[in-house]
Amino acid sequence: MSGAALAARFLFFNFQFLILGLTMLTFPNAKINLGLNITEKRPDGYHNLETIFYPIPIEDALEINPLHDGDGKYCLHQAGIEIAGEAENNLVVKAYKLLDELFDLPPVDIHLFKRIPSGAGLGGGSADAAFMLKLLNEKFNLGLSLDKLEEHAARLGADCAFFIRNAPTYAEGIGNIFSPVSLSLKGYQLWLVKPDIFVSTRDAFSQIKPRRPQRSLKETIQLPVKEWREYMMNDFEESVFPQFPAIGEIKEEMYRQGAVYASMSGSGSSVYGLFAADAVLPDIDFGKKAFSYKGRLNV
Ligand SMILES: C[C@](O)(CO)[C@H](O)COP(=O)(O)OP(=O)(O)OC[C@H]1O[C@@H](n2ccc(N)nc2=O)[C@H](O)[C@@H]1O
Ligand SMILES: Nc1ncnc2c1ncn2[C@@H]1O[C@H](COP(=O)(O)OP(=O)(O)OP(=O)(O)O)[C@@H](O)[C@H]1O
Repeated sequence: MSGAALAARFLFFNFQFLILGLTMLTFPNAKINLGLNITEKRPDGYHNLETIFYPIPIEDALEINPLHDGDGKYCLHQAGIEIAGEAENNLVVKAYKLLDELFDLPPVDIHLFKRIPSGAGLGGGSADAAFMLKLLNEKFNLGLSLDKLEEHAARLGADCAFFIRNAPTYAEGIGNIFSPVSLSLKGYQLWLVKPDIFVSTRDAFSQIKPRRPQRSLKETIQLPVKEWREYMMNDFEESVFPQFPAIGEIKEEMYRQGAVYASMSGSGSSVYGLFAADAVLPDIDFGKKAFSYKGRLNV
């Protein structure tokens, strides 16, 4: 069965339950990084950075139902893109366990349909974890505030807390200290390509020589989008592109096709281009196993 057909069946199944009020369904979305400056290495081995997280409409689907069979506390069913590893290492399960320790939650049956590619710099796992926290908070009336949810999310991954509010955000620290940014790219077309290359975030950080940019990203982001190309960098590109030239070539292709701005997202391997609302985006083959998305930004 094709991915689209599977997704349709999955969603139809859930829609029936949604109407009956028996289930809760949510759509964790990915993010891109607009600019990414790695500013210093910390004594704990992590890096301080500054970036702007921007939500994009590439989505997983995540639902929870009451679990009646067996005596476990959770059961995870997965469909769509495969994720390596055991269920207990899945971030949605980690999110459930985190709140279960605090609230002794009822057992849940979890369905996760993955569309967001992993190892892409799109924060797909972090999004699932954050949306799971929000879903459990709502379904079981836990009364957690957004600040508290962010605090819990930060324990699950560096950029997980962003997905609680899920709005354009300037992030500093290890990617966990937030301030809102006044920025809307609504109407721009987004073309995102993730080649069949897995970049380890840990390895990517280990190859970086941290430095402070001449001007803060907070200022750069206020420039017109067509000027970003000259002033806004993703520091990971300098080490990732020489190691994986195919990733850098995708960025060049985006500019050849008329992107107003193009960049790698996070530590890669996905690359996105922002295009004018009326631009015509061609079909380009980036390899059989490449993931490609074309759509419009809606925030
Ligand atoms: C690069 C970004 O995608 C930018 O959005 C994120 O900062 C990465 O966030 P993430 O994938 O959630 O990262 P984590 O899973 O928490 O960390 C993976 C590894 O990256 C390194 N790491 C991560 C974040 C950070 N600020 N400094 C680091 O040095 C650490 O070695 C860590 O063990
Ligand atoms: N629900 C989940 N979805 C995706 N990956 C998960 C999930 N739970 C655990 N993982 C693990 O997390 C790893 C990172 O996945 P993720 O989708 O967050 O990609 P990423 O591109 O590294 O994101 P980031 O932007 O945070 O760097 C995967 O290799 C996978 O083993």
